[in-house]
Amino acid sequence: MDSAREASRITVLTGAGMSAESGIATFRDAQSGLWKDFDPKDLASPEGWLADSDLVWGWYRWRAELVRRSEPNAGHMALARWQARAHVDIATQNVDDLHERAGAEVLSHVHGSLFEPYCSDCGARAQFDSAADAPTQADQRVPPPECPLCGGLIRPGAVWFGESLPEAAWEAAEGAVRAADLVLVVGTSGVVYPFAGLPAIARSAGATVVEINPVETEVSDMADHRWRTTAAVGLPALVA
Ligand SMILES: CC(C)NC(=O)[C@H](Cc1c[nH]c2ccccc12)NC(=O)[C@H](CCCC/N=C(/NCCC(=O)O)S[C@H]1O[C@H](COP(=O)(O)OP(=O)(O)OC[C@H]2O[C@@H](n3cnc4c(N)ncnc43)[C@H](O)[C@@H]2O)[C@@H](O)[C@H]1O)NC(=O)OCc1ccccc1
Ligand SMILES: [Zn+2]
Repeated sequence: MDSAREASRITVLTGAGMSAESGIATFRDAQSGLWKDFDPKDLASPEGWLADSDLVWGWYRWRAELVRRSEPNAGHMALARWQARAHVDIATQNVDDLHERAGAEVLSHVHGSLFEPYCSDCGARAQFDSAADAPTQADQRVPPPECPLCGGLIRPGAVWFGESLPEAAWEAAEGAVRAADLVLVVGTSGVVYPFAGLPAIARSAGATVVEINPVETEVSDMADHRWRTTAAVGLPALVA
C-alpha cells in the first residue's frame, strides 16, 4: 500500500471489470457477460459488419445507451482524484466514457470508443447522435446512418477483432507502461492481445505490477501483488 502511495509515475490499465460496478456487463463473466448471448466474431468483427451491419449498428447503439444511463463508480472517481495530485496515466480497453465522466483524463482508448463513429468508406469522423432513438434490445437491428460526405455507411468507433489498434493509442499505452514505476492492472481477464501483453512489458521495464481483480487471470503471474477485490472497493482504499 505505502509503495503504491510513494510511486511517482503510475500507469493504470483497465478492462471491463472497471465498469462492472456501474452496471455495464463484462465480456466473459459467465452469467452476465456480453459474450454469453453473442459470439464476438459476429458483432465485433469486420466479417460481422459485412454480414449484417444493421445488427452490428443496433448492438453498438444499445451498448452506448446502456453506458449513457450508467454512472461512474467509486473506482473511476478514485482514479480521477489520484490523477489530480499525482502523475497517473490511464490506458483502457473499455469503449465506454466512464473514466472521463468521473473527471479523469484517459491517455489511450486502445480499442476505440462507443461515441466516436466514423465512415467505413472515407474514414470521416461522424457525429454521435444521442437523440436518435436507441434500441431497447441488444439484438434489435438498426440501419447505420449514411456518411454526408461520401454516402458510405457510418460504423461504430470500436476496434474489431482482426483489426489493428490505432497506432497512436497503442504507442501511448506502451510508452506509459515503460515509463511507470507502478502499473495497476484493473478488471481485465488478460485474454485479448496486444493489450494483454502490457503487464509483461511493465514487469520487464522494472515497474511494480499490482493486479486488482476478484479472481485469478491470465496476467496474474505478471503481478507482484494481487488484490482479490473489486475496482470500486480496491481503488478508493488505495487512493484515500
Ligand atoms: C480473443 C483473443 C485470443 N483474440 C485476440 O487477442 C485478437 C487476435 C490476436 C492478436 N494477437 C494475438 C496473440 C495471441 C492470440 C490472439 C491474438 N486480437 C485482435 O484481433 C486485436 C484487436 C482486439 C480488439 C478487439 N476489440 C475489443 N473491444 C472493442 C470492441 C467492443 O468492445 O465491442 S476487445 C474487448 O474484449 C476484451 C474483454 O476483455 P476484458 O476487458 O478483460 O473483459 P473480460 O470480460 O474478459 O474480463 C473482465 C475481468 O474483470 C474482472 N471483474 C469483474 N468484475 C469486477 C470488478 N467489479 N472489479 C474488478 N474486476 C472485475 C473479471 O474477474 C474478469 O477478469 C477487451 O479488450 C474489450 O475491449 N487486433 C490485432 O491484434 O490486430 C493485428 C492482428 C490482427 C489479426 C491477427 C494478428 C494480429
Ligand atoms: Zn464517408
